[in-house]
Amino acid sequence: MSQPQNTTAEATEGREDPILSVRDLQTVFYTDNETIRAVDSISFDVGRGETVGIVGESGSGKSVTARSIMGLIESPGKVLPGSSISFDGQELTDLSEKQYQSIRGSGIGMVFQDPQQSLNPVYTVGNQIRESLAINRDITGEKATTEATRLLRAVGIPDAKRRLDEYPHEFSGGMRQRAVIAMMLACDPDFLICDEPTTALDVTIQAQILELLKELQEERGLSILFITHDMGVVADIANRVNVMYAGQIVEKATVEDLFANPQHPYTRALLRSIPGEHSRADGLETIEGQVPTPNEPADHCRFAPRCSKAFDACENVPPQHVPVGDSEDHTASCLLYPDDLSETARVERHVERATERTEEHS
Ligand SMILES: Nc1ncnc2c1ncn2[C@@H]1O[C@H](COP(=O)(O)OP(=O)(O)OP(=O)(O)O)[C@@H](O)[C@H]1O
Ligand code: NI
Repeated sequence: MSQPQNTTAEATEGREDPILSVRDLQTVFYTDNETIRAVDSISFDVGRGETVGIVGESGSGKSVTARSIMGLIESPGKVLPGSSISFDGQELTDLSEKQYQSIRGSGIGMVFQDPQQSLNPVYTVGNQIRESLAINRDITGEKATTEATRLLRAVGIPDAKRRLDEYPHEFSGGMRQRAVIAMMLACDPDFLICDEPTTALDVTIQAQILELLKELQEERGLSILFITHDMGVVADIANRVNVMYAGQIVEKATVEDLFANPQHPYTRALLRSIPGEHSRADGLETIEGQVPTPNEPADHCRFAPRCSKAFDACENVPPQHVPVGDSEDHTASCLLYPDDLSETARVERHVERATERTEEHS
């Protein structure tokens, strides 16, 4: 598949007509004493048939991003006005709950870390898949049973016909996650959001599920947004990656560029913390400190307190995405870039961009 080369890299990230386009998404939670800016003005695209990763430590806003796209943010949370989520050309942020249900039924499927969230313990796996087929694709009776068997086979569940009559608790963890994926496929979605779908599974099963997702993607032309805290997993499955920190995307790149040429100090630290052959107990280098709760406006770099490269301006200038590395699609929001400029010129560049953005939005 060849796509026309795009010159406005920032606007479309080199992908014409993306299936999902998120612009300036802001999702906040109003608690008694603070406003948590869980997702603080992020923008990214998912092209048709590609897998885009979101990676970051716990609390960085990955799941809130997924839930915002799915229309699943509930009070005290809110997707703020000015946010845009466009799916297949349709703006989702102003849909009613009823309209959203039909998108969740057939357009976008979601696979969570915990398959229990998607499976009902009191119905057999077969009945749940058949119900999904009836609701979303109007397939019933004998036909539904045949299709459900086919779907279980498609996700690699052996002895599929017999297993239709089993309950979720009779499935192992890996098989249960496969069953959830089969249930999602029953809706025949174009787009799948996977939020840490393999985190609870052991490494071998995890690899099998990733393999399955890749196969399904190829066969069905699925587009996938894949969320994980695991750099190794993202390297395995994603075409492009967005690195998230404290509600913001700090670096975006193709998977090749991100691993060969990481630029943001946070990305570099994350990559250093990938466990090697040595066990976690002796080998894992972690980043000092933890992700701060983003409860203040982003008028500074949220990573600065943990960053060995931070300088004075990092405390009072909001970093903006600027081109880094050698390829068009690679950007980072860090005052160290563009690195061919002097420190003063770099800071000025970021201040200017921040001002432009505020003006665009007022
Ligand atoms: N219902 C809620 N009420 C208040 N704060 C929330 C709520 N849901 C999420 N948050 C906050 O939003 C921020 C982002 O949370 P999120 O669950 O998106 O992180 P994550 O990147 O998915 O982390 P993990 O890897 O642990 O799943 C966190 O500070 C979290 O405490
Ligand atoms: Ni999460």
